[in-house]
Amino acid sequence: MAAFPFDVVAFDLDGTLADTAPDLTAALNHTLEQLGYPVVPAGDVRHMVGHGAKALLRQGLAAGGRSDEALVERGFPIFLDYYEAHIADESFAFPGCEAALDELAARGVILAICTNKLEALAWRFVDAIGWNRRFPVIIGGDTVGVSKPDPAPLLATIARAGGGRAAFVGDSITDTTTARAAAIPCIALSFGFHDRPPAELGADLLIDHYDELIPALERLAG
Ligand SMILES: O=C(O)COP(=O)(O)O
Ligand SMILES: [Mg+2]
Repeated sequence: MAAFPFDVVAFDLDGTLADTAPDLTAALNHTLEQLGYPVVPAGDVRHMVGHGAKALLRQGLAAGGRSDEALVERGFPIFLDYYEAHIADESFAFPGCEAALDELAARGVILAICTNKLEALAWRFVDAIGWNRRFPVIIGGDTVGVSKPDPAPLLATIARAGGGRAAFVGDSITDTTTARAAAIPCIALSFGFHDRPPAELGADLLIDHYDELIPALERLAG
């Protein structure tokens, strides 16, 4: 088989590798209930993910008409405790994702994760979903001191994965902005968590299913 055109493929986590909205929604709503504020429908939470847990909490409170940083600080440990204990109760890999990861690994590609989740939570997630052998490198929102859309976490992910030719796969404007700033080619998924129409994400290519990932990477390199 011909050598694959990328040495490293880095992935965003929430809304890209897995649909984590059910467990994020449960953790957010548990926190809002504990604080005495209205819960948020799961469909709304999908558009709030991608900027880290505090941003999710901030948006969850804002949906109920509150914007108060002291409440975010009070809610943060409640959210983390609950989420850590229920991190993959209902989350699931997007259809075709594991087969695409298997194929990339079989073709010698190093797989890595660059997420705005706290790094420890990202490791816990991959462990809980049975992926700890798939990803030798995970960079979280707290790993390098700045989070996406700063290019530094993505560049660090690629460097720790051994460098070489790299591509990034993500679902949000945060991811496409990060990739552009890092000058790394980027594929976006039309089925992830978005706060705008996928065609407006500005990715180099947009795919509708994981079956399209490997041909898209080949095209991107072409
Ligand atoms: O918002 C988060 O906690 C992380 O989201 P991401 O994996 O899409 O970067
Ligand atoms: Mg995402």
